This record gives sequence, C-alpha cells and structure tokens, in this order.
Amino acid sequence: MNKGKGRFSLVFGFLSLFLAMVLSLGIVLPLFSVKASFLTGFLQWLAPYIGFSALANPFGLIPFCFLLILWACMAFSFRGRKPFSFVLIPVTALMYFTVYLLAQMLQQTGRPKVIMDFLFANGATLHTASLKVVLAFLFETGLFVALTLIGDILDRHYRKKKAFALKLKQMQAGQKIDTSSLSRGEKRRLASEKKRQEKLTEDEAIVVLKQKQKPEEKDFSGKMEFPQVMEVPPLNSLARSPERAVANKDIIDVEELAPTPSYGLASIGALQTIKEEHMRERKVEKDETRTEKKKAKSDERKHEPLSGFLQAALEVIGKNPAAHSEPVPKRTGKAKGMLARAVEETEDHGLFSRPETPASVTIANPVEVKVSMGSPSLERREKESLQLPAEESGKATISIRDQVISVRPSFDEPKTERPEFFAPLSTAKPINGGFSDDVPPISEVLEGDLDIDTASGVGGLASSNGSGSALINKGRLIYRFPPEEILVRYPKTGNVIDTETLERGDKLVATLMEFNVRVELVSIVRGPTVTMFEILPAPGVRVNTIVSLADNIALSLAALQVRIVAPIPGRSAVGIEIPNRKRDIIGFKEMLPSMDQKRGNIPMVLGKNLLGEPIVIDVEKAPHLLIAGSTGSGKSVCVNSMICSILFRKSPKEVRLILVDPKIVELNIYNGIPHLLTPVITDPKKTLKAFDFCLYEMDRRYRLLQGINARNITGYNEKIEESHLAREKLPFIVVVIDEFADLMHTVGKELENKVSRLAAMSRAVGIHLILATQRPSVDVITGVIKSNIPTRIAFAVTSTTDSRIIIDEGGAEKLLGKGDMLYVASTDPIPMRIQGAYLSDNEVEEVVRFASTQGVQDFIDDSFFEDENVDSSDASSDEVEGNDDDALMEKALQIVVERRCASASYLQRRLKIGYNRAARLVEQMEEMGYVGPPNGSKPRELIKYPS
Ligand SMILES: Nc1ncnc2c1ncn2[C@@H]1O[C@H](COP(=O)(O)OP(=O)(O)OP(=O)(O)O)[C@@H](O)[C@H]1O
Repeated sequence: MNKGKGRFSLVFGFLSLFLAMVLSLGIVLPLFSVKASFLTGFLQWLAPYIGFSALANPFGLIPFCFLLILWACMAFSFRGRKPFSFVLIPVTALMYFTVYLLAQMLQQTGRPKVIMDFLFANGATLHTASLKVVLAFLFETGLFVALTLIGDILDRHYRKKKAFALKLKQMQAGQKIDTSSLSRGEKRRLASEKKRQEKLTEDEAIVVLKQKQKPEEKDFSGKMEFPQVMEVPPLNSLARSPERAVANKDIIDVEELAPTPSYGLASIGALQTIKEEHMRERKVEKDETRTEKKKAKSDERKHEPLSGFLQAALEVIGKNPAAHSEPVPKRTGKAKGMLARAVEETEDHGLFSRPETPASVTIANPVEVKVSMGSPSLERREKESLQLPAEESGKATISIRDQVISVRPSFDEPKTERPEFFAPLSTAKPINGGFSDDVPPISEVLEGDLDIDTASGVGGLASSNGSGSALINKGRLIYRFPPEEILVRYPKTGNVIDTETLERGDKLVATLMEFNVRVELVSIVRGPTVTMFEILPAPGVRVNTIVSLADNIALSLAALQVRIVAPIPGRSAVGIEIPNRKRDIIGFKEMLPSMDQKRGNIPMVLGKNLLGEPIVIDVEKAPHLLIAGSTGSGKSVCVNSMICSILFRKSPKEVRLILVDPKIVELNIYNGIPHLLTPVITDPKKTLKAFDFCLYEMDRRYRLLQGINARNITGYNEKIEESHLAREKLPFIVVVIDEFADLMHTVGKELENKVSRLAAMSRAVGIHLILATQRPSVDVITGVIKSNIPTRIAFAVTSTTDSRIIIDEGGAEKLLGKGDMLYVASTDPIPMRIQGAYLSDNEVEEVVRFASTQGVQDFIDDSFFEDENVDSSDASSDEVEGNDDDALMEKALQIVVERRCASASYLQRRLKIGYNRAARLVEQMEEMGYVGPPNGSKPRELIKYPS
C-alpha cells in the first residue's frame, strides 16, 4: 500500500509540475517574441476548454497553470504523510472548473455548451444562473474544508492506531510505556492485553526484543602454563585437625602477654611468640625451682627458640620446625626478634615498664581475651569471648566446651583508664599496613564496615607505618566504604517514547521510502543517549542499501550522527540509532545498587545500555581491558568510575591497585587511598619496574596455587578460608594505565613483552590490566596486545580505521562522545552500546578524600623501583661464578648479615643477578628462618644469624 501511494504521488506531482512548466513556457515565450507554430496551435486549441478568457489567448491559461502547480505541491506534501488528503486534489479541480464556468458565463461565450444549456434552462437569466454557480462554488469550498478536517481526523486515527500497536509491542517486550497519550478505551485494551499476557506461559509469550545470542564462554584457563614450582605440601597437611587434643603450646599463660591491660584478638602463634621471647630475654623465672631452671635451660639449648612466625612459616611449607632448630650454639649476636625489639622500644617510649618480678597481667574489668588456635573448631568459637566476670578476674581456668585454656592472671590490679585498644609499639608492622594511629580507635563496628586482618598484603606481613604488630592486632582495623550521599543524582528524561520520537520514526520510514527502500518500523527503544528504531526491510531490500543511506537519514532527521546496525545480531531486523535531542546523564550513584546485585570479585561500573539496563562488569571475568577513544570522549571518566567502583565496594584487603599516569594530572588525585601498592607512577621506567613486580608476583602466586592444587585465585582463597590454613588470602591486583600510547612510545617493545606476558597468564592469579589510550594506532595497540586483551571499550574515535583497530569493526567513529561507548566483551564479540556512568571531578575528590582518611598506604618495597644499573662507586661486586646456588646463598647471607637486613634489589645489585632470583633468595632465607617477613616498603629484618 505504501509503495502504491508513494509512487502515485511521485508520478502525479512530477506530471503536474511538468505540465505547469510547459504551459508557463507556452504563455511566457511569446512575450519574448519566441514563436513556435506547434506551441501556438496547441495553446489556441486548449484555451476554449480551460482558458478563462473569451478570447483564445494563452494568458487565459494562467489559472490552470496555478492549479497544476498547486497539485504538484499537494502531491509532494501529502506524500507518505496524510493519505486521505489526496481527496482534496479532485475538489480543487472542481472548484477551478466552477470559477471557469463563472468566467465563461460572464463573458457569455456559451461554453461549455451542455452546462450552459442546463444553467439557462427554464428561461433563467444571467443573474440567476451566475448565482447558481456562485452557490456551487461556496458549496465546494465548504466541501474542501470538510474533507480537509475529515482527512485530518482519519489521519490522526490511523496514526493513533499505529502508535497503539507499537505500544502494545513494547508492552509485550516488557518495556516501560507512556500511556498518558492514550484514550480510555485504549488504556483498557492495553490493561486487558497485559492481563492476557501474564496468563500466557513463558513459551507462549511473544518476545519482541530478544536477548543477543551469546557464544559459549571461552575458557582462558586452558592457556595457562604453570611454571615450575617448588615443593609445597598438600592441603590436608596444612590444616590442623579439629579433633586434635589440646597441645601444651595451646595453653597460654596470660601472664606472658604484657604487663599492661590488653584487649583485642591474639593468635596462638602470637601468644606463643611473646612467651618465647620473654623467656629468651629473662631466661628463667625467679620463682621456678632450681630443677625447673635446669630443665628449662637444657630445653633451650636443645632447641634454639624460633619465633612464632618462623615456626608457623616452616609448618606451612611442610618442614619440621624442630629440624631447623637443631642444637646450635647459643646465640650471642645482636639480632633480636621483632617482638623483643618491639617490647624494648615500647619501654623506651615509656608506655609501660617491665616489672621486676615475673610478668603479671592486670586484666581490666571486665576483660575480653579472644583466642584463635587455627583449628576450625576453635576458630568458630573464637567469637565466644573469654569473659572474666569481675569476681573471677583474679584467678581463672577457662574451658571452652571440651578444650581447656588455662589463664593465670595474677594481679594487683592497676586499673586502666583507657577504654581503647592499647598495645606496645612495635617495629613489626601490620601486613596490609595502611592503618595508622591517625585512625581513631573504634569502639563499635558500624554496619557495613569491614574488619581488616593484618595478614592480607601482597606477600607482606608488616606495614611501613610502624603502627602495630604483624602478629597482634592492636586494634580493629576498619575500611569503611564511602557513603552514597557524597555522590550526586542527576535528573532523568527517562526512556519514555513520546510523540516526537514516534514522529521521527515515521519520518525515518518516509525518508527511506523516498529512496525506494520499503521498510516497516517494528520497534522503538529509547536509550539514555540514542534511540534505536528497529526496522524490518521488505523482501528484496538489500541491507547494504540501508547502511549507505546513513547520511541521508541524518540529514532528513537533522541528527548529528546515525549508526546503523545491519542486521541486529540474531534478528532479521536492522537497527538505526539516532541521537536523542536530550541526553540523560547516568550518575555513578544510580549504578551502585546494580553493583551489589552483581556479586563478582571485582565489579566495575560501566554505564547503561540501550534498554536502560545497568552494565556492571566483573574484571575477573573480563579479565583485562583495553580502552581507547579520542580526546574528550570520556575515557578518564570511565577509568575514574572503575577505580571508584573498587573504592566503593572493595577493601584494600581484597583489591590492591597500581596506577600509572604518564600525563601526571589524571590519576594523581588517588595518591592517598589505602588500596595503592605504590604511589601513582608517572615515570615510564618505574612502570616497567611495576610490571616486573607483577610478573614476579604472578610467578609467586602460581607456586602458591599449585601448592594447594587451586586453579585460580578464587579457589585458592576459598581453600584457605575453608581449611583455615595458616596463610594469607591473596588480594586481586588491578593495574590501571591511563595513557598507554605514551608509554609505548618511550619504552615500547619492552613494555609490550611484559604486558603480553601478564595479559596471557595473570588472570588466574588475580592480576588484571586496564589500559587506556587516546591514540589507537597499530604501533600502540599491537597485534600481540590485542590478541591477549579480548575485552575492549571504544569511545568516540575520528575514523573507521581507528575503530577497527580497537573493536575489529567500524562503528566507534559514529559515537557521540561524552561517555558514549561500544563495549566488546571477551565472551561476546558483538559490540554493545553503552552510555558511561558519570562522576564529576568533585565527586571523585570526595570519594578519594573519604577513602584516604582510612589509613596510610602500605607500599611495596621501594627497592623494586631502584635503578638496576650498578654504580661503580657502590658496594663492591660480589658476583658469583656460574650457577652455584649454595655459593650464591652463602654470599647473599654474608651480605644480609653485613647489612642486618635483606633487600632483593640490593642483593640483585651486589650479586649481579636478576631480580627474580634475588627475590627467591630472600624468600629462601625467610624459609630458613634468617630473615623476617616482608616489611612493607623497607628491607626485611635479619632475625637469626646463620650458623
Ligand atoms: N559518562 C559521561 N556522561 C556525561 N558526560 C561525560 C561522560 N564522560 C565524559 N563526559 C564529559 O566529557 C568530558 C571529557 O571527558 P574525559 O575527560 O573523560 O575525556 P578523555 O577521553 O579522558 O579526554 P582526554 O583524553 O583528553 O583526557 C568530561 O569533562 C565530561 O563533561
């Protein structure tokens, strides 16, 4: 029908115009003395029939000329819009003829004869006959007006019917619809249709908007090559049996703790260590019998006391602590355990003084002592506090169900005034650091707060701020997620399809029709930035023809850019995306609830898709991201919303960040958040070092994973939790680079190698990359990088070539900027159009300010970033020939003893070996009990002299 109507109006319009032109020429040309005999003959023949003048002159044809032009205009303006208005064309012809009759009558030409005879019948005078003609003209005018109105009414009705059908389809597709423009009857019909639809079974339901078909998920784990690993004992050997009877070492003498009021959680290892160190310091208890003294002394000689940490560490790697503490000559050196030093320092600070007599504990009233023994059964009971009632505080043997813990407080009670947590200062530092004394002690845990245990750093066991012990929590360390209130909510236009949108749909169809492309509008989806008109091409219409008309559509709809999805994947329809007159801003705040629904390991907010559905990705599944777009397209805002997603939902215990910002100004604002593993890096060389660290950490993690047969970091962390292994959970590490192109140009190939190695293998161990670049050229996003980073985000770019480099197809050049993006998931190669979530600079500042007050950062060892070039003035070279591991270890130990601390990069320089090898040496030293655990950004402590 559309086709017939369109063709008729086109032919009719052009024909009218053509005739009008010919007539005009015939009338005008004689004025310029141009005479053609055939033309003059034709006009003279025509004039008596349609000319207004009694004389057969061409000027009498002018009204006819006007009529033809009027028809041409009508035909073109009615075309495709108001089919009922075509009836006006014959009415105008009738009106013309009536006026012609009047003219002929007044000139008494007697033409046209039949009609004149009729009008002058029965002796009618000129007066009455002309009156009849005038009345006929008035009637025709009335008819013209009436038909115009009827045409309008019919058109409106037809349009409403179409709109209603569209709304019905949208309702069936589950979209939100605006019913305000519907009549009462239509609303009733919609309601009853809705009811009917609800009754339908799922199979019967008509689905208009189908989900995209997704290809099967790729399994990346298959690609992982597990490196050669050292021996790590099987899982079972690491867990302590819940059935195990209480061993002597589980019996804690509270008096061994500290001679001051003490609160909080203490692990069995910690208590044991304190006990041992006190013994090491005091050697004997004064009130012990002489024989006991001897026994204690001989015991001490037999086994060089190891610190609790070393004991646990040796147990963890499956080695017998006793074997490592074989009779050794009593230590005479200066090295001291961390705890002993801590106690000493505390004394120096005058926080408490050691009593002369055996340590006695004053337990404040009431006191809470919580004991964790690493056994699952006791772990559960950890929550049952050992509460000493006031009257019991002087003596106690406390039993928890069948387990007995003897607590022997003795005690004249110096009551403490301090209600908060209090512990001696220590040189040992909490693992995850970042929590300093400037965090006020928290007496109650707020809902939603997160306890941070101190064993969560990246392989670290001590913080750099000197605020607490690695083994004893001196207080409750808390990361509070920023409150939603600091974010802004932006006003919305909503996804309602209004009359204007419907009209644009009609116009779109009409435009295509003008190019003889017959389509049917099947659905309209209004997204935050663009509206997608889904059209169904008629049989025989080539999809490419529609694509090639993109510019014409943009012109006719006065649209900035038109993107055509031809065909919509999985459907026999074509999508035409036309920018909305008013765009919605998707505030980060409104995305927060969707992050909670999507419980991934690292949920990150992207924005909303065309259907207005929030899109939150899980970086663990992503697993690396490549972001590209020209300047001002919204990359930085996107990167900000990703980082803030972490700050809002993940503690530093769960996710750590490495931020690289060669532009200096973009990410610098994040300096201060406790999630950082290193201050924001701006130097390309440091970036390489950071990648070295990631590669090293990746290898280390693979060894850990293989040790307990875990396939990935999530499995590892679950096993650790389930089995109560004496190990720390591994946090995810996200590396964000804001201007990747810049780095590629400075450190090029080297960076490419590291990035591709990380991208290929680091997913399983929880190290993820987010690379953003302004210049998506092939020398920046190389084939190697592309093949290893399947998840891409393209913001607006300047050319199709750029778009192809990023997402392997065109389309990004048609984006509108300001957060308009195409997201290609690793599991779904079809780009999804998303309007990115928006975070203003002020909001980011607020979030960072809040997160930064949660503590100070705990950075990785500074030595990672030291320049590897050996300075000739530096310490002499201790290069070791060949691959002699023992000689190397011996040399390394010498250096460590010399410096009384161990740093991988220092060893690297002195021994002229690679970083990984040096780091492994330090780890081995830790296993052998010579050096302490990682010490934040400082070198590790020497805790035992080699024999
Ligand atoms: N999701 C969004 N919603 C609304 N506006 C946005 C969004 N993202 C970006 N914008 C607007 O676009 C501007 C430029 O964004 P942004 O700074 O992120 O661009 P860029 O791609 O990082 O540019 P450059 O590479 O030059 O730094 C912003 O100031 C903001 O006004």
